[in-house]
Amino acid sequence: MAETASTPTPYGTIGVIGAGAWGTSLAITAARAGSAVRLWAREPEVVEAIARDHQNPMFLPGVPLPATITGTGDLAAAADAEALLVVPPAQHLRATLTALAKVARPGTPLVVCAKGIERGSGKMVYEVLAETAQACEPAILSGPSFAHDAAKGLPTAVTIAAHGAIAGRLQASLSHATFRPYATDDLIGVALGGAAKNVYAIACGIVDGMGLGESARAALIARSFAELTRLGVKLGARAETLVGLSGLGDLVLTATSPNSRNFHFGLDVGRGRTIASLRQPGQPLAEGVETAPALVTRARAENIELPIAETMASVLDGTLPLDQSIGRLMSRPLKPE
Ligand SMILES: NC(=O)C1=CN([C@@H]2O[C@H](COP(=O)(O)OP(=O)(O)OC[C@H]3O[C@@H](n4cnc5c(N)ncnc54)[C@H](O)[C@@H]3O)[C@@H](O)[C@H]2O)C=CC1
Ligand SMILES: O=C(CO)COP(=O)(O)O
Repeated sequence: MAETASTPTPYGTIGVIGAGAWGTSLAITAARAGSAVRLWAREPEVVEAIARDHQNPMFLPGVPLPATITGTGDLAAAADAEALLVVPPAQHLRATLTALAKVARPGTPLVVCAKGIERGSGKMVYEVLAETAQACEPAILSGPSFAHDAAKGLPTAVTIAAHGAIAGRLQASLSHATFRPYATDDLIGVALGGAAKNVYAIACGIVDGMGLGESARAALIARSFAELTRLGVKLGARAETLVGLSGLGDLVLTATSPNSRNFHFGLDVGRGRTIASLRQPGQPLAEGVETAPALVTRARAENIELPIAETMASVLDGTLPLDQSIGRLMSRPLKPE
């Protein structure tokens, strides 16, 4: 099919790197959109289950996988595709991209779908991409999207950030009747929104768990969005991205839903569970736990004050008792909105 301005050509084969809940759901999405999909899993039992039963019971139980998805444990085989969706936990992104860069063809779009900031360095996913995979094309997919919702075919909209014609081709490769990607070239805004909302979702879960009320939660969401916007503007994100799906949209979803693992983590903390018990191996992934200190590191480097994120980082590392955290936020000097 000839490519025109109105009908970008979809990528015919998509590799999905990481077969957790979101990687599997995105593989289903790409298959429904018409692509042949190679889904790479770290876990041999996941590769076996995909080959034997067309299922991923370990990470996305109860959802049949289309026959056009092939599971593989061979990274080079999965990377032999026209575009790659990269879906590890954010703290494993650098290692995953470093391995991928050795086997991906130069010029291949690498679409990071992880939501987080690198702990220690405070680097955002577009910076990790630039440092590890210079020969590939950077892209980011983010937005309000629970893996189970998209896999079940419930209406879902996300933002894809990429340069030039790539964003449109990725849109065409993933869109179908119930999955609607919007395009932008603002990688900074999309990366920041997806990462920061996890930190603020934990805070909102804590407020719910402590029984502080819906008014408090709404105030926290609004002030969290003010923080996200402050840092975003300093980093060079565009305002319309921050109020869009990958910013405000994902903040609203994640900071209000017990189906969010980050919100649920906060809910459990607010109800009195210890952070150590919630971080045992086998517990659900809550990206905001690692991203909270990383967000603070980055904001300090940019000379931006993020009181809610700083409070969360201190609660999560155990240096601020939970019962003092709300008082610390409420007793800050009064100031204009
Ligand atoms: N689950 C969801 O609804 C959504 C998740 N995301 C994001 O997608 C990313 C992946 O999350 P999920 O698929 O939910 O994860 P998951 O909790 O379902 O699965 C864990 C994933 O981590 C991988 N993993 C474990 N140890 C690893 C290591 N040492 N190196 C590399 N990978 C390792 C596993 O192979 C598996 O793919 C996260 O950044 C998350 O924020 C984004 C949107 C929706
Ligand atoms: O990113 C998500 C929804 O957009 C998933 O949120 P959790 O990781 O908190 O479950």
